[in-house]
Amino acid sequence: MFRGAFCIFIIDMKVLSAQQIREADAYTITHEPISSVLLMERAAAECAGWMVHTFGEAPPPFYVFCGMGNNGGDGLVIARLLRDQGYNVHAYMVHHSATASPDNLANQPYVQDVQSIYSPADFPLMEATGVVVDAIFGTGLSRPVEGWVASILHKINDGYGRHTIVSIDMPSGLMADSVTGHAACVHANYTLSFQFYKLAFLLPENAARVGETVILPIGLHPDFINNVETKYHVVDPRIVKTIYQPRDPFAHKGTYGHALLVAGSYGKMGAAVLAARACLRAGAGLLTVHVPQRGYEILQTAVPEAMCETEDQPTAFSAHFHEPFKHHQAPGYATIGVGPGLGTAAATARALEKLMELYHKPMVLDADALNMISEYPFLLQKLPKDSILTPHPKEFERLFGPKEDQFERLELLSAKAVELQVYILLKGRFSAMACPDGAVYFNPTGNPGMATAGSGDVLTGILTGLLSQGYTPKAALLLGAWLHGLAGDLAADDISEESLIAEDIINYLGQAYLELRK
Ligand SMILES: NC(=O)C1=CN([C@@H]2O[C@H](COP(=O)(O)OP(=O)(O)OC[C@H]3O[C@@H](n4cnc5c(N)ncnc54)[C@H](OP(=O)(O)O)[C@@H]3O)[C@@H](O)[C@H]2O)[C@@H](O)CC1
Ligand SMILES: [K+]
Repeated sequence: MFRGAFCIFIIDMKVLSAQQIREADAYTITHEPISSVLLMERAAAECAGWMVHTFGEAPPPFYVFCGMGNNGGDGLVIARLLRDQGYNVHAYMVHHSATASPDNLANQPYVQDVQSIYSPADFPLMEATGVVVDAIFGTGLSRPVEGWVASILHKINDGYGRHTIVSIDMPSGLMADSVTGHAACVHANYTLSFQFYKLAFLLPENAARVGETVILPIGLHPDFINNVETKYHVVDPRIVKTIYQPRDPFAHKGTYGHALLVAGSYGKMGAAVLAARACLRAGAGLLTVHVPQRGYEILQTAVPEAMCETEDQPTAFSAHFHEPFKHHQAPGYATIGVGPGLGTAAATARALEKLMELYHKPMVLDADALNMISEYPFLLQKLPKDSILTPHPKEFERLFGPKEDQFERLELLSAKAVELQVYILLKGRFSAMACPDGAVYFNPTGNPGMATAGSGDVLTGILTGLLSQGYTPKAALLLGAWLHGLAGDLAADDISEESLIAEDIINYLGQAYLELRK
């Protein structure tokens, strides 16, 4: 079902730091109890099993590069397990440090013919069809990799495209919780990571290093996992299935709210149409769309299910408050989505200000609504509590200022959600959704085909439709982002990422809902 970077067997929603993962490791060893060397055996067996499952039919030669810590220990056990099953395995020890960890040492006697690497000259020739297993560094990486060891990582990368590169737990060289920058780092095709996502995997700058991530369960102790506190989470199918509320058999259209969308301007009516269709497909009971007069026929023809209000202006919304949009009626709507294709005229910004003064329930603000707020920052203080803002990275930067580094940007995202008491969805491959309590959730669904015009308008429509039905803002946000990505994944499965257009996301929304019932 999942496409792109994430293949999920079982996951824990929490994203832990390298330090917390070490604590989980130690807690499990003490409380299961299990010896650390057996925990390593369990982790390596999961990796070896995945490799047999993935490559077993036409067995390639495996080239296993081990470091001297426990990541290297995993590599030694993987080499032994694959050999035991009859595979052609070449094992190497990269001597980056003077001493090996105890569990690494404990495994060395059980793997014969390990070739030592002390310099780039020792790097082996490898068959093009080979699988390179990168077990040099994991969560114990404490500083950028430099010198001849960096050259080894570069040499592994030189084979990218010829070999399949599988990194164990982390691509070697990647820092789990801080900036890797331009330091040497393996670029993996697959990263087999233990039990938890690492924050670094979820940042766009690391996508090419991490490749496709496979989270393997290794039985870390559930008590630790349940009690450990973390700010970062990844949304998973269990949580969205809990949020999803099947329809009441006695429902009528009033049960699911009357939403208002304020969208569209001359030349941008498509944004209004997409948002409106998505809002209805997401399940809003009734929808009114406020558009400019010249967009009336377009909207009524393209979305006959919606009611339409018009404004005698080139933008949907102006400070002239032309009939029939009556600001004083705004509070009657279950929710309001503002922004797609709206334009940023000063009169429109004044109308937005007035709307925010009159409307106190959570709204959805996207695109030009956010651009107007960036232009008139005092509007930030007028946001109704618990509203949802959905900026892409450029809009985020215009709203809250630039940040060089993605970790700092995440911190800023969380801090702004707390300060303004709103939800902020920062769009990306793994959209990051910050809540008013500071927690940040990453959405794993979606694919590169969704980087297409109108995709954001569809998201605005979905979120407005879910709020309209009575989902809480947090529920609407997590469920909406999931459904949006999943609909895109289902569409791409049928028609390819390249051909996917925003309309397709709407058309597959129904199938995405059906997936939640499975
Ligand atoms: N969590 C779990 O539940 C489980 C975890 N497991 C596995 O343990 C892994 C973590 O193991 P780990 O702590 O031994 O660290 P690891 O990544 O092998 O690196 C440490 C070595 O690297 C060295 N070193 C560091 N930076 C360096 C640099 N820049 N350049 C050069 N050297 C550098 C450092 O030596 P130093 O020179 O700093 O003294 C040390 O020798 C984890 O990723 C997972 O694979 C599983 O086995 C079982 C369950
Ligand atoms: K590794």
